[in-house]
Amino acid sequence: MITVEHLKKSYKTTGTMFGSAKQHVLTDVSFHLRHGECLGIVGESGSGKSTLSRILLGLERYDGGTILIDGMPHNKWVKQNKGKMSVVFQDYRTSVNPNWTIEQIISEPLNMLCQSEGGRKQHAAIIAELMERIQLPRGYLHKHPHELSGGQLQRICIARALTTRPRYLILDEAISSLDVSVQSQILTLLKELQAEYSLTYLFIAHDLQAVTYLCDHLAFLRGGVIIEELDCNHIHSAQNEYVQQLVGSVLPFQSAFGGRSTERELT
Ligand SMILES: Nc1ncnc2c1ncn2[C@@H]1O[C@H](COP(=O)(O)OP(=O)(O)OP(=O)(O)O)[C@@H](O)[C@H]1O
Repeated sequence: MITVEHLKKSYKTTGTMFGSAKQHVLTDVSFHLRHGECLGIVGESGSGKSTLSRILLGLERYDGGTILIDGMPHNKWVKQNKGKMSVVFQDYRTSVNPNWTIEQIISEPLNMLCQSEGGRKQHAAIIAELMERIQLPRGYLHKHPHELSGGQLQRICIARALTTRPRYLILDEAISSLDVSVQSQILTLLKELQAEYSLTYLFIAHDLQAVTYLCDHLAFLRGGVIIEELDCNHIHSAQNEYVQQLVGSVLPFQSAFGGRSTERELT
């Protein structure tokens, strides 16, 4: 379980004639993510979603508040649980080394954790299993990223994130750069993988329709705070005006992903 309470994060902005100023990106962010659930963090561009994911991954410091993971202080958990929290980014092309083979790309997190001869044999078995799971032929391991479509490469990034058997997977706009039909396939895959590997997801996105398909709960981030949390089965019960507008903008459409349809929500 991840518990975030009163999280604060600001960045120094470039100096002005009166000295440097601070941009307060996260001013008071609190939420819980229970084991096996999927929490969607929804917010407009620049609201601090990626900042939040970098903080959780231990890539960025925070200024105040507390984060507990499985009851342990965040920094201690990160140090003691290498590979147990993974991330899939939006930019699948830039998040892989274009000169590496798919095999090198996918095995990178495992090689960082273990380089022994016995370990390498285990790595090969894990990679073979994951290639099967993401439905790409093993022959693809010898290809390079430019030989794969966007959807295929994002599948590789998902498999790479799962090689270390994480407990938590952060999906940072992970489907946003894909065509809608490919988004749908990846969402279905993510749903299957979540059940199969008992994963807990934090799904960061601005697309409410995709979020409601995958998530159990939603947290809306705006102005540095979580302005509302909702159960995905009851998104039309939103109280906040901004959230009501967002929800209203997707209500007239049938879900593009065949998931929770807005029709069902209204009946
Ligand atoms: N390393 C940094 N140094 C200074 N400012 C930063 C840094 N990282 C992010 N910011 C600023 O913090 C704000 C939030 O950025 P962040 O990338 O977290 O937003 P986001 O909600 O993920 O946006 P998007 O949906 O467009 O990716 C932005 O104004 C950004 O310019």
